[in-house]
Formats: sequence, structure tokens, C-alpha cells
Amino acid sequence: MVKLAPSILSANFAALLDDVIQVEEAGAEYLHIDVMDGHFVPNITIGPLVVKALRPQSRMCFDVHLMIENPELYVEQFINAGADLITVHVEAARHLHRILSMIREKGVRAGVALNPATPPGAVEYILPLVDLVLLMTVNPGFGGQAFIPEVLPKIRTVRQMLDERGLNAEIQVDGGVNLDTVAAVVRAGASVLVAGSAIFDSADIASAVRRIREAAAMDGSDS
Ligand SMILES: O=C(CO)[C@@H](O)[C@H](O)COP(=O)(O)O
Ligand SMILES: [Fe+2]
Repeated sequence: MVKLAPSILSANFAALLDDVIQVEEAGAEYLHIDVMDGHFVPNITIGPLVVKALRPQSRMCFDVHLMIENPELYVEQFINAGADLITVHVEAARHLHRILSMIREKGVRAGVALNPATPPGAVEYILPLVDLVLLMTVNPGFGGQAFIPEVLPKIRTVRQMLDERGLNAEIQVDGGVNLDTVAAVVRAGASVLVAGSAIFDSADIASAVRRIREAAAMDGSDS
């Protein structure tokens, strides 16, 4: 079964804990935390202090998506704050092998993220070192953008690369996932679905989580 990772980028920051509790009670497995530095992407968001404040309030897997330059300088702070999974961008990590090894050595799961234009071969040789491959289906920086369908073949390719090597890393898809796009990404091979605006912009957060899960379970076989 696919896992859901609500992205708090679209949550109500004035009532962040309420929103986090709602998605957890609705059954979300991961809490997706988008960290942006104003350099790698043109936006600034959340730092380790927010992760630390939320940590005692939730049992969800804290899934930290680092959209920052020099991620090696900040990984330790996010680990100490309570991250369970840290994902770094292949485009931002100068020594990808080193940073992934460092994350895992600290007992935290390691992920690698690819922007829409980055080819899957960029991560081929580090696949045995990752617990998750994040495929961006929007250009990173903002919530609420339109899904880029040209990434679908890349999801299939990464699924094949993992299967051929007998690796069981998760494939996470991030950006524009909603009731219209969820079936296609699951059918292509995604196992963790990030959804921000489709969940937190809804008047009924719990029902939005349930409806995305139901649509994912239908798996697109009828479309
Ligand atoms: O990493 C990012 C954006 O850079 C995402 O995690 C967004 O927060 C997803 O938002 P939606 O496209 O689901 O609204
Ligand atoms: Fe993200």
C-alpha cells in the first residue's frame, strides 16, 4: 500500500500543530517538511527549530526535504531536531555519496531528490545507498503548482532500475499530486505520495487524506 506524506508547506502556520494532528489522525504515515533556503530555490521556509518543536507532538515519520545549498552543513541539525528521513537534492549535494553515507551513519534514513529536468542516471550509482528516491513533479520552491506529466516515464525508469538491482528503496513523488494525478503516479511506480495543497487547502483535511488514499488504491487501472 502506498504511504501518504502531507506537506506542511501548505498548512496553516498559525495553527501548525492542529494541522499536523489532523493529518496524523487521518492516517498519514509521513509528515513532509519542506526546507528552503532562498538560494537553491526562490523561497524561504522551515528550519530545524520547527522540526524540534513538532517532534514530541507526533509519531509520524518526519520526512525532511532539503531544498538548500550546502546541505552537508545542516544535516546534523535536522537529525538532532528529530528527522527520521532526510532527502537531499542531487543538484545541490557536491559530494552526494559522502552526505548520504553520513546521514545513514547517524541512524537516519537517507533520500535523494531529482528536479524534473534531472535524468535518472544521475543517481544510478548511489541507489544502494538510499532509502528513498524523490522525484519532483514540479519545479521545487512552491506548493500549489501544476503537475508535470513528462516526469511519469522517469518514475517508471527509476522503478525499473531499483527492481533490476533488487533494491527496495521507496519512490516518492512530490508536486501537484491530487485526485486527478494520483492514480498515474502510483501506476508508474510511486510508493510515497507527497501532497500539500490537495490536503491542506481542503476545508476537510481528514477527508482529503482519505480521498487521496482511496484514489491511490484504485491505482489508475481504469484510466
Ligand atoms: O517540495 C515541494 C515544493 O518544492 C513540495 O513538497 C510541495 O509542498 C508540494 O505541494 P503541492 O504541489 O502538493 O501543493
Ligand atoms: Fe517537498
